[in-house]
This record gives sequence, structure tokens and C-alpha cells, in this order.
Amino acid sequence: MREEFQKALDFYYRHLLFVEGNNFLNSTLGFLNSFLETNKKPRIAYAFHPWVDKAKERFDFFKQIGLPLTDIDYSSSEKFLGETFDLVIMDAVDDFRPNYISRLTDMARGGGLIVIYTNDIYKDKLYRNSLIRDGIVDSFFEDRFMRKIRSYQGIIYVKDEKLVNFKSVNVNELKRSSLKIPSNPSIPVKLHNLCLSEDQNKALEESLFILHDDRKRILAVTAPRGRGKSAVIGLFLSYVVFLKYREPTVIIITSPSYYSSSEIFRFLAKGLKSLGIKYTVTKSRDGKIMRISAGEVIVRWLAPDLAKDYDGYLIVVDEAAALGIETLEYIIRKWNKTILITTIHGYEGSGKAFLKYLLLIKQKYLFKHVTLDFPIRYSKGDPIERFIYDVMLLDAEPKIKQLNNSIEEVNREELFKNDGRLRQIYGILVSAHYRNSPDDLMLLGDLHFQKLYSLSDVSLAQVIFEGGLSEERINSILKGESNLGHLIPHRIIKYERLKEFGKLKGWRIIRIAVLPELQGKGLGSKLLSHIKGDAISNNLDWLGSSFILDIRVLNFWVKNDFTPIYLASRKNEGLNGYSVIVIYPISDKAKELANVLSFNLKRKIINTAHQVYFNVSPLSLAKLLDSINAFNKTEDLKPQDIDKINAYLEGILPYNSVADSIGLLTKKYFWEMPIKLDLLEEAVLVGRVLQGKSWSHISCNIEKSPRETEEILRNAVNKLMKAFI
Ligand SMILES: CC(=O)SCCNC(=O)CCNC(=O)[C@H](O)C(C)(C)COP(=O)(O)OP(=O)(O)OC[C@H]1O[C@@H](n2cnc3c(N)ncnc32)[C@H](O)[C@@H]1OP(=O)(O)O
Ligand SMILES: Nc1ncnc2c1ncn2[C@@H]1O[C@H](COP(=O)(O)OP(=O)(O)OP(=O)(O)O)[C@@H](O)[C@H]1O
Repeated sequence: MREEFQKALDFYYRHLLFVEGNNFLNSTLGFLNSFLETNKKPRIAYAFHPWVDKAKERFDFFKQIGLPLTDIDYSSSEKFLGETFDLVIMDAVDDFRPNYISRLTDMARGGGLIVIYTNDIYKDKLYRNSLIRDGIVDSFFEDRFMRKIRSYQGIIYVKDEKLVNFKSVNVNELKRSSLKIPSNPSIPVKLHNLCLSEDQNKALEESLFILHDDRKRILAVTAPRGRGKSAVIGLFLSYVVFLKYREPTVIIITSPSYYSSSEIFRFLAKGLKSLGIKYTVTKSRDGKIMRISAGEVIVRWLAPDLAKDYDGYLIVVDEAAALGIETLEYIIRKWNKTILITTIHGYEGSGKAFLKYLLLIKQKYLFKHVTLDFPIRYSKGDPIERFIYDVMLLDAEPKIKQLNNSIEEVNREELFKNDGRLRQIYGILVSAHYRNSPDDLMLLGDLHFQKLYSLSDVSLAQVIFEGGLSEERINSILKGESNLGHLIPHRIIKYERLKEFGKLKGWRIIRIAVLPELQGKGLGSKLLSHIKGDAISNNLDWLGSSFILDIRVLNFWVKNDFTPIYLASRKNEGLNGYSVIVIYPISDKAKELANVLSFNLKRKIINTAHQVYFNVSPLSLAKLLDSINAFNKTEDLKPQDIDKINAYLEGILPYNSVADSIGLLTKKYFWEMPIKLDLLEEAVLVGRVLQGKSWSHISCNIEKSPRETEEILRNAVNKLMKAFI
């Protein structure tokens, strides 16, 4: 292999070594020694679950290569995303998890080697074990993975100490990037010299668009993983700091998780250094750069909820697609200059839905879209990148097919043997959902008790069985123990303390999606109504779903007669939103319990919106309240309340003086609903009265000025006074 490893160094591509079976440790070590002969001082990462029995011993075994190993705990591997290594070793004895494999493979650079060693990927693996129900699990993901291992160039496959397969890499298919500084650059050449690809040089220049004048401007930077998007925006920010050095200027960087932003800070610092600008860095206790200041300029990282309402000159949103459209829209309305960075064909969906959203932005604002194509860490055409794209279906681009309107239950075993159809079907999820990671592909392949419905292979629903729990399991959930695989019953029993729900049997639709080009044409509803029919003929008690609250998605379920029964009290930080559960009750018992639950949910929203749900968008909360058919008689307004509200309507008293009386009126409206206000009016009542938000916050949510927002409230109050008094 020595020659091959040398060739990889020369042409800047990677190899993957996959070792399984007998004596896997010594087999691996043999290949590592030959790799080390050509790579004398590699930077090495070793990934494992350190807490699992014997994992530490295997780690110690590899110490005999006598070079420093950076040990990475799989569970916190996200922290290393921006790092680059020559050798990445993955212990796949305890776990063989698609998300970890994809993420760690990404960290290896051209000339490098990625190693996955295992006893047997089918046996006793943590993520796979989480998919076992009643002792049963399928293996369609692993089977396909093994077929792909044999078919790609650059993969060394060793089983039971024997080399089973290796195809040498055709270097004619590779292209290495190099920088190309434009002839008359507007950005200092010193910064251009820090780029590694022509694409980065181009992106650096094109980013100037955001600074042109004081008007609202939006810049979107999209590319596949590892094209140096974050890095180039970091360099660009150093130029902004240079320009604004003497003006008090605040620049905010935000992202769903801090780690995706760390490269921005690293390259900002690099850029400042090269420009000779002195700066100070503030780090968190665990070493994260949280702020860089230079002259009068402050660049700091804030979590999305704080960032969106902050005042400043410019905001950079990294991994923007993962924030969800609602938050992005809010940020764009509130901020004058916004840079949105998003990965296309990443581990969280293809970004296609995000690109569709960019088309809408383009129509409304001054907008520029910059893309980067060349990988930074390795040559274009790298065989291992191609393998990962294929085996994890990161770039599955479904086709818009002729509709024959037939709905079919897909056989998963056949699906995983038919690459073309798998790409089409899985591609629907990848292109429609924001968060769809390689782990979801394994779930699709291996979770036995699931159903997959397809409408003409352009709309898809994935359904799993839940409920029918024993008394014992219900009691353990009541005590706070987790219960894998029964999400809806678990939430209802644990948080709503409604034991009886656990006994009922239902199907949870874990995913439903329509190709982005065909959304809004009734296909999703058609598929859903077919599944309802199936659920009824299977004598189930309920059909349900859990998703991150979003007004359009909620609308889809409500239009299809689903009722909201639960809203999480804590935000899911990773998904940047609050989970909501909706159900379509079928049996009488389920209908009775759904009534109890939806009444309680309405009461919880009305009474705790100001604390538990302060960060939820008022439009979504109003839509939730709207969708619940639960009513109650409430306290009548006293003569003084009526007088106070009238004085407000006549402009004699300000809102705050009569907030208590308008509070009574608002609660009365939502509980009794003698008339129907429109959603915007309801949203303003929810935002101002129930959540206690400021006029300006609400105005960003509903795309009106603060003055118009108060006017909407005044009109709504006027209508309610006429209805009640
Ligand atoms: C458990 C889960 O998977 S929940 C997540 C649901 N999936 C997604 O969000 C992925 C992206 N969206 C989609 O794939 C689809 O739009 C679905 C599955 C939500 C709905 O299917 P569609 O065929 O687009 O919806 P259909 O035409 O039957 O119904 C239209 C209603 O759905 C709602 N809707 C939700 N999302 C969309 C969308 N992206 N485009 C159009 N309508 C949408 C609207 O309220 C619409 O009603 P309106 O016309 O009164 O505004
Ligand atoms: N100009 C550069 N000089 C040196 N290293 C670079 C440069 N640009 C990018 N890199 C390195 O390449 C890797 C990928 O860069 P970066 O994180 O900016 O890519 P990205 O496109 O934002 O990827 P992701 O989708 O993973 O966020 C990082 O390790 C980064 O440090």
C-alpha cells in the first residue's frame, strides 16, 4: 500500500480502511504502520465511546504507534468539526453510527487515511440496539453499506486478516484547488492570500455586496460541506472590522450550536493578524471564543434567541437552514444586514427547501447568493467523499415524476436493494426536511416495525407503531424513566400524567414529506387520508405526529382534522423550536382523552404564555389556540374594566394602564370565542397580552411596524368590546 499512500499524498485524496472480523486490532495496526512510512508525522484523531467496557484498552493498544492521538468522544465529536487530521481512527466495536462516521470522515485531509475497525457491524452496536423492538431489528442499511464498501475506489476492505478488496484510485478524475487572486481586488491582497481556493477568493470579493450602502441587504453563502464557507466569512469580517475600526459597531454571529461558528472566529482572528490589527479575545470557561473586539468594533457570538433581538450593524447566521424559516424571517425583518451561511448536501438535509426559501427572499430584498464548489481539505472528486455521499445518500436528488396518484406500501428490503428507487424515495425526505441526518437512513433501513407509504414516489410517509403499553411500563414512565420508541405515549404519560393513554394503540407518523416542487397541491393530504383509512381498518385508537412547531406545518395537520394535545415546555435547542404533538383520535376512548388533553393544553398556553412559551412565535401560539375546540365560561368584566378599556380606545389612557382589563378580555375571548378574530389580531393579543412582548418584538413576528401593531390590537379590542358588552 505504500505506493498508494504516496500517490494519495501527491494527488491530495483520501483512503478508507475498513477492517472487520478476527484479530481486527492487529490487522488495523499492520496497515497503519505502512501508512506511517509515507506520513511520518500525521495528526491523528481517535474516536470512540470512552465509557464502554474495553474501549479504553483498545485506545491504549493504538498508543503503541508512538505518536500523539487526539481522543474524541463520539458523543461530543461536534466540537471537532472544524479540525483537520491526517489519520482518523474510528472504533466501531461498540457503535456503528452513520452520523459519527460521516462527521469523522469529513475531518480527514487529502493524503490521509480514515480507519473504521470492528468485530462485526451487525452485532451489539449502540445505535442499532436503539432500533430493536421486541428483540427484532433489520439490517438493510448495513447490507447496503457492505455492498458499497466493495465497489468504491480507494477503499481497503479487510476481513479476518485478509485483504478482500481494493481498487486503486484513478487520479485523472481528481482536481486540486488553488487560490486565484482577482486582478484588481477590492479586499486587501493579504486576506486573499489566506484563501485556499479560487471559490474562496471569489466569495471574499462578492461578500462586499452586503456593505454597499445603508439599505437592508442579505447575502447567502451556500456550498457542500468543507468548502470553506465559514472560513471565508471569518476573513471577510476581519475586513469589516478594518473598515469600521473607529466607529462603534456590533457584529453578531449566531448558529444553532456554537461549534459551527468556531471557524468564523478562528479566521476572523487570522485575518486581523494579517492586517496588523490588534484585537482582544474573550473566551468561555471551556475555551470557546465568544467575542473578539478591535478598536470600536465588537464581534460576538449569541444563541439565536438572544441574537435575533440584539441591536447591531450586521448578523451572520451559520447553519441558517437549521434555524427554521420562522426564526430566519424574524432575523431578516429585524436586522438591516444579514449573512446566511448554509450547507448543501450536508448531514441535515440537502438544503433544497432552504434554496427554495432564498428565491422568496430574492423577490423581496436586495439579495446576493454566493456558492463555493471546491473542497478545501482534499481534491475535487475525492473517492471517499463520493462514497460517503452515496452510502449516506447525502446528495439524493429526487426527480419530479409523472403522477399516477397511486398509493403503495413500500417493501423496505427491496427498496434498499434498488439504489435508484431508494435515492428517489429517501431523496424526498432529504430535500423536503430541514433535519434529516444519515442516522435517519439507518432508521429507515433497520427499524423493523415501521410502514412506508409512497404516493407516486413523490410524497412519502414513514409510520411507526406506538402504545399498547403494560401497566409496568406505564408506571416506570410515570417515575421518569425513558421509554425508547413510544414518543407520544411517553410525553402524555410523563408530562400530562394521563396514564390511560399508554394503553391505547396508535401509529405515529414520524415523517411526512412532499417533493418541494409539488407541495401545496393536496398530495400530502391525500397520503394522510389513505393512512387514516388504514389506521381505522387496523382498529387503532389514534394516529398522531410530533414535530417542531411551525405555523404552516401545524396548519397542514389541523386542516386534516388533527388536534394539538401537547406542546413541549422546553425548547429543543438542536432543532431550534418547541415540539408539538397532534392526534387524530379514532376510538371513543382516544376521543375522550384527546378532549381532556387539548383542553389542558389550551389552559396551559393561556395561563403560562408569558413564562413557559415566551419565546414561541405569537402567530404559532395563536394558531394553536385556534385549532383547539375547547371552551369555558370565564369571569365577566366589571364596570371599571369596561370604563378603562373604553378610555384606552378613545386614546385617553395608554395600554399599560389598562393591561389588566385587556388581559381579562383577551382570556375571555380565547375561552368563549363568540366571534372570530383574524389570525393576525389573535397573534397580537397573544404576543402583547398573554406573552407580554413589546410592540417592536411582535412587529418583527408579524411584519408590521410597531404603530400598526398597536392599531391591530386596538381594532381587535374594539371588536371584542362590541361582542361581549
Ligand atoms: C412529522 C413530520 O414530518 S411533520 C413535518 C412535515 N413535513 C415538512 O415540513 C416537510 C416540508 N413540507 C412538506 O413536505 C409538505 O408541504 C407537507 C407534508 C407538510 C404538506 O403536504 P402538501 O402536499 O404540501 O400539503 P397539502 O397541499 O395537502 O395541504 C396544504 C396545506 O398544508 C400546509 N403546508 C405546510 N407546509 C406547506 C408547504 N411547504 N407548501 C404548501 N403548503 C404547506 C398549508 O397550510 C396548506 O394549506 P393552505 O393552502 O391553506 O396554506
Ligand atoms: N483559507 C483556508 N486556509 C486554511 N484552512 C482553511 C481555509 N478555509 C477553510 N479551511 C479549513 O477547511 C475546513 C473547512 O472549512 P469551513 O469549516 O470554513 O468549511 P464550511 O464550508 O463552512 O464547512 P461546514 O459545512 O463544515 O461548516 C476547516 O477545517 C477549515 O479550517
